[in-house]
Amino acid sequence: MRSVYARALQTSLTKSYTVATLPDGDVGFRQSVDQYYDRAALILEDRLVESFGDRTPERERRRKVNGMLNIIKPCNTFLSMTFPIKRDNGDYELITAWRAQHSHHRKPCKGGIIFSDKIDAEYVKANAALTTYKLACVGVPFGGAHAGVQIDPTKYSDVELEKIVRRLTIEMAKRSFIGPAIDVPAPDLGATDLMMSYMADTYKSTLGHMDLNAIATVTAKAISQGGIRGRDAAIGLGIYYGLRTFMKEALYLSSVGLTPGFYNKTFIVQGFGHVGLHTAKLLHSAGARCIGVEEVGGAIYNDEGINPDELEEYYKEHKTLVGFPGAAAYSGDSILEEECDILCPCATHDVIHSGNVGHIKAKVIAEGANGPITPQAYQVLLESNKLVLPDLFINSGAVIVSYLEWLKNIRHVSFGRLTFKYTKDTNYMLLDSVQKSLERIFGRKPGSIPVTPSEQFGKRIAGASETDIVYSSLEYTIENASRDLMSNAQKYDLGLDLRTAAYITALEKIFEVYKEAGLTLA
Ligand SMILES: NC(=O)C1=CN([C@@H]2O[C@H](COP(=O)(O)OP(=O)(O)OC[C@H]3O[C@@H](n4cnc5c(N)ncnc54)[C@H](O)[C@@H]3O)[C@@H](O)[C@H]2O)C=CC1
Ligand SMILES: O=C(O)CCC(=O)C(=O)O
Repeated sequence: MRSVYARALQTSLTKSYTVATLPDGDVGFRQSVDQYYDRAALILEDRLVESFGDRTPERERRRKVNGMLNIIKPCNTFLSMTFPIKRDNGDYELITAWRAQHSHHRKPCKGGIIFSDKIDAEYVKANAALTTYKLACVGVPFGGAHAGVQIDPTKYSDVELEKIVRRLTIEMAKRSFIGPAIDVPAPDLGATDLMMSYMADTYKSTLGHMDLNAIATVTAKAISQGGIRGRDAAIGLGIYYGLRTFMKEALYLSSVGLTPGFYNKTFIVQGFGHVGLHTAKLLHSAGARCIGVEEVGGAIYNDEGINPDELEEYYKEHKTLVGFPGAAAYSGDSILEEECDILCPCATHDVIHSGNVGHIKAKVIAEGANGPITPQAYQVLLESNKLVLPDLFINSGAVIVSYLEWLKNIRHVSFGRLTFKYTKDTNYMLLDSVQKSLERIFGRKPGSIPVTPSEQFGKRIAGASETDIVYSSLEYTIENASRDLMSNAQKYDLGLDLRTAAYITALEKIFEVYKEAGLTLA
C-alpha cells in the first residue's frame, strides 16, 4: 500500500519540470521582474515627486523618491542553507535551499516554497520580489518572500521528504526566517499541503513551543492543523474571478476581437496541477469549452470540449492525460500555439518567448504560472492586441486565502463560529416580526399569514460559513484589484498593458508605506 505522503504527492511529484531554453536575446523570469519594476518606477517617478507637496525643493524631493524606489527593488534579506540528510539507502546527502525575504515594508513576509532541481538562488529572489508586488497589487498586508529547495522531489521517498521539510524548518527558525510575525511560507511548485503541516508541526514543537500563534507560521495546512476551507481551489477561483471581470468588459474584449461572457469560448490549459486543474474546472462550469490540456507526459485535444472533472479522475488513476477517452492525443507542434479564445499557462515560467510568440493565436492569456511570458514575448503580444492578465494579479488567489488562514490562526477561531447561532436566531426573529406585523394589519382570519424564507435566503439564514467567507472575500479582493488595474491603465494611458498597470498599482502602495513610515534609523 502507498503511504499517505506518496498519495498526497502523486499529482504534483510524478513528473519533472521542463523549462524552456530561451532564444538568444530573451530575458527570462529572473531579470523580467526587475525590468517591469523599472518601467513602472519610471512612469510613476514624477507623480511621486509631486506627492511630497512643494515645501521642499524639487531636487530634494526627487532625490528622496529615487532613494526610495531604489530601496524597494532589491531583496532585503537572503538566507542560503545547506544541511545534510541521511537517505533511505544509508547515503548522506547535502541539501541546498534558500529563503529570500524581498520586502520588510510590511510584516510578516509571505510566500511559497518550490521544490525543484531546476531553480537557483536568483530564481528564488525573483519570485520573492514578484510576491511583494503581487501582495501589494491585491492589497494583502504582507511583505513578499519565497523559498526554493533544490531537489527533484520525485526522486525522494516520503520519509526523506519529511526529513528535509523538518530540517529546513529548523534551519529557517534558527535564523529568524520563519514565525507567525516574521515570515510565513506556503506551498508552491512541487510542494504539498502535507509538507506545510509538517512545517507547522516542527515549528510549534521546537522554537515556537511557547508561541500561542505558532500554527500561523505556515499556510495551506491541512484543516486539522489549522488550515482553512476553500484553500484548495483558491488559485483557480481567483483566476476565474479575475477573468470573469475582464470577460464583462466590452471595451477590452472588442480590442482583442471577442464578445463578452464565457459561454462557448474555447480555452487551453498548460499544467494540470494545483493551479491548472481548478482553473479548468471553473471555466468549464462557467460555460467555456476546454479544447486542450498539456502535461509533461503529453497533451490532449478535442474541439468538441473536454470535461475537466472526468479528466481529473483519469489523470489521478493513469498519471498521464494521454489515453483519456474524451480527447485525442495532441499531435501538433505545441498546444500553446493552437487557436483558442483563452490560453492559461499554469505550469511554469518562460514558456512563451520570442521563439514561439509569433505563433500564439489566443486572444486572452491568463498567467496562472509565475512568469510564463518573457518580456520580449510580452511586447509582441501587446503589439498584436492580445490581452494578458498578469501573474501578480490573476494568480493571487493563493496569497489572498493564505492571508485569511493566517488571520484565522491568530484569532484562534474559525470564521463564523462565534456568530452562527446569533445570526440564525436573529433572522428567524426577523421573519417572525414581519409575520406579526402583517397579521396586525390584515388580521389572522381566515388563518395566520405564513412568512417563510426563500430558498436562497434559507441557505444563508445561519450566516456565512468559512468557505462562504473565503470565496466572497476572494471575489471582492480580485474584483477590487481588477478595477485598480483598469483605472491605472486608463490613467497612465497604457492600453492593454495591464502588467505595467499592476506593477504601478503595487508600487504606489509600497511607496506610500515607506513615505509615511520614514526610514528607521536613517
Ligand atoms: N501553488 C501556488 O500556491 C501557486 C502557484 N503558482 C505558480 O503556478 C505554477 C504551477 O504551480 P502549481 O500548480 O502549484 O504546481 P504543481 O506542481 O501542482 O503543478 C504544475 C503542473 O504543471 C506540469 N508541468 C510542468 N512543466 C510543464 C510543461 N512544460 N508543460 C506542461 N506541463 C508542465 C507539472 O507536471 C504539474 O502537474 C508555478 O509557476 C507556480 O509558481 C502561482 C500562484 C500560486
Ligand atoms: O500563499 C502563499 O503564501 C504563496 C503563494 C505563492 O507561492 C505564489 O503566489 O506564488
